[in-house]
Parts: sequence; structure tokens; C-alpha cells
Amino acid sequence: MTLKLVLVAAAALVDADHRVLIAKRPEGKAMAGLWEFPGGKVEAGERPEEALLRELHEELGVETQTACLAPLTFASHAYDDFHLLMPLYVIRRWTGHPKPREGQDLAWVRPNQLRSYPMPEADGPLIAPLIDLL
Ligand SMILES: Nc1nc2c([nH]c(=O)n2[C@@H]2O[C@H](COP(=O)(O)OP(=O)(O)OP(=O)(O)O)[C@@H](O)[C@H]2O)c(=O)[nH]1
Repeated sequence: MTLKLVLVAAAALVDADHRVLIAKRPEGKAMAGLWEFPGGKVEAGERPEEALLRELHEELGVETQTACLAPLTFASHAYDDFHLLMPLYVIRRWTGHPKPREGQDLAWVRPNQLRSYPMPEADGPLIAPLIDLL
């Protein structure tokens, strides 16, 4: 069996109160109802940072730049049908107020509250580094 490796770039947008933005996956998508960090799949020929800037624009109407992306940690998780490799970047500077442009619910959450929100399996190990940082 060949392993499908999927590269996803994700963001922890951090506000002045040290809260992190999470988004609830809309009904009809895989893993609907789970809360995740904004971001998405890196497309062929794209750099991860470029993909993340594109996704933040598409999903939230937020603009930022590569220099504002600080790598924090990554998830490497075997789902049944693919292996997810997902770098998580911390972002503290952006322009535009995040808006749910794809029908998703948004929440600003303190890292030590993240465990109250059901998240995809891969995200569990990302929480401790956020708590340590913030
Ligand atoms: N953005 C994001 N994706 C995550 C997180 N955790 C996690 O397992 N994922 C998985 O990474 C993949 C992200 O893909 P995506 O959001 O671009 O794509 P999608 O499933 O909506 O599919 P599509 O864009 O092909 O329709 C999904 O399989 C998603 O479940 C997370 O915290 N943030």
C-alpha cells in the first residue's frame, strides 16, 4: 500500500489577550464539527508559507506576510487514509478582522481552554507548545 502524505499549513493567530483563533469545520466536510487551526492543504508547486497566506485570505479575509509567520511546532499523524504533516505557525500581526468567509464558526480561545473544544486527532500534541508559549 502506498502512503499518501498530505502537507497542510496551519496558523495560530494570537491576539493581544494571548488567545488563539480556532474554526469549526462546516457540515458536509470531512471531520465536520471539529475545531481546527485555520489553514489548509499545500497545493502542488506552492510553498507552505504561501499556501497559508492564501488560506488565511480565503477563509478569514486576513492578510499577513511570510515574515510574520513564526514556526512553533508540527503535527505528524497517521489517519486511516493518509498521513498528515502539518507545520503550525504562530502569527501575531495581520490586517483585517477575521471573518468566517466559508460559513465556519470562529472562537478566540486561551490555549489552556483548547482541550474543551473537540479537535482532529492530529492536533492534540500542538496544544502543549501553545500553552508553554502563551
Ligand atoms: N486546517 C487544518 N487542517 C487540519 C487540522 N488538523 C487536521 O487534522 N487537519 C486536516 O488537514 C486537512 C486540511 O485540509 P483542508 O482543510 O485544506 O481540506 P478539506 O478537508 O477541507 O478538503 P478540500 O479542501 O480538499 O475540500 C484535513 O484533512 C483536516 O482534517 C488543523 O488544525 N487545521
